[in-house]
Amino acid sequence: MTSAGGAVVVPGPNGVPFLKGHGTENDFILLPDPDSQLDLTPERVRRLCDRRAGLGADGVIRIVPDADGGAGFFMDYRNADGSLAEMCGNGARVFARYLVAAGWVEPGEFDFATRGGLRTARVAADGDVTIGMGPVRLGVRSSTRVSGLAMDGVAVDVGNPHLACVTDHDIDGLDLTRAPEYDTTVFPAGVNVEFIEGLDAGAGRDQIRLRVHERGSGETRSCGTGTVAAAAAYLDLSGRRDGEVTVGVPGGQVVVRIADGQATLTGPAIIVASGRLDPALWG
Ligand SMILES: N[C@H](CCC[C@H](N)C(=O)O)C(=O)O
Repeated sequence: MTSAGGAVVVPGPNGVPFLKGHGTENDFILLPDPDSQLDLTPERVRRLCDRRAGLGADGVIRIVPDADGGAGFFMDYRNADGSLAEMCGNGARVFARYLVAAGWVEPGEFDFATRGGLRTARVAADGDVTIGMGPVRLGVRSSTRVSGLAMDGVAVDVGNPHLACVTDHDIDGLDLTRAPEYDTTVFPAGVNVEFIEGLDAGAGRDQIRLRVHERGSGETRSCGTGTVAAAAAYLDLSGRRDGEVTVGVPGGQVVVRIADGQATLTGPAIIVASGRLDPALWG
């Protein structure tokens, strides 16, 4: 491994520590920052998330004590393009898994802070993690265009903005290599767009599957806040606000529960590696 100057540099004991993890293959670089001293610039995020020249990820999560004291820790989430997002559901499961695995928090239920407000995590020693995702708010109807197709959807606020499109079109045939068009007056800060297919899960059970194009990251294998938005939009189509929906994503499956307009998200949280960043990558 060489740094920019060509000298052979092996990330020594001083390289910034990182972990790599994922929730249904929505993958993240975690940066533990107990002293709140890492300067996580957009350029550093882009470099870290680069799947060829960097570690590769859909986003970066800096784990830092919560300065405002509302909770023990703050989840500082960034999209792969370096932009900020208010909340990240899959990332929150991996963040919570790390806090318990590292001994920073006892297993069980605890609060944590995000840019979208306080959230809760329920983490056992192993198995799935449940995140209290807070309120889910359906908004105006809006539309998108993708692969030459116009599709209607509904704006859903999960702390971050979503356009959830339940469709009869073949979602596997959609070209999500480019961002779907959207109404910038409805979504002035950009939007995560979900394309949702209802499945026949049998009497009394709700099951959907989706593909997602994420603001700031492109198509991902999963989007936790997106599964919550999709479940809410799907329930709304049948005149319901509350329910339990199993959501299939390209990277696996999660369960969304909505009761009195508040959602929880349950799914896997896997940490796959840890190490130290080469100084040239951190720069
Ligand atoms: N992958 C994340 C969503 C990040 C949302 C981000 N792309 C945004 O700009 O809101 C999740 O699991 O919820």
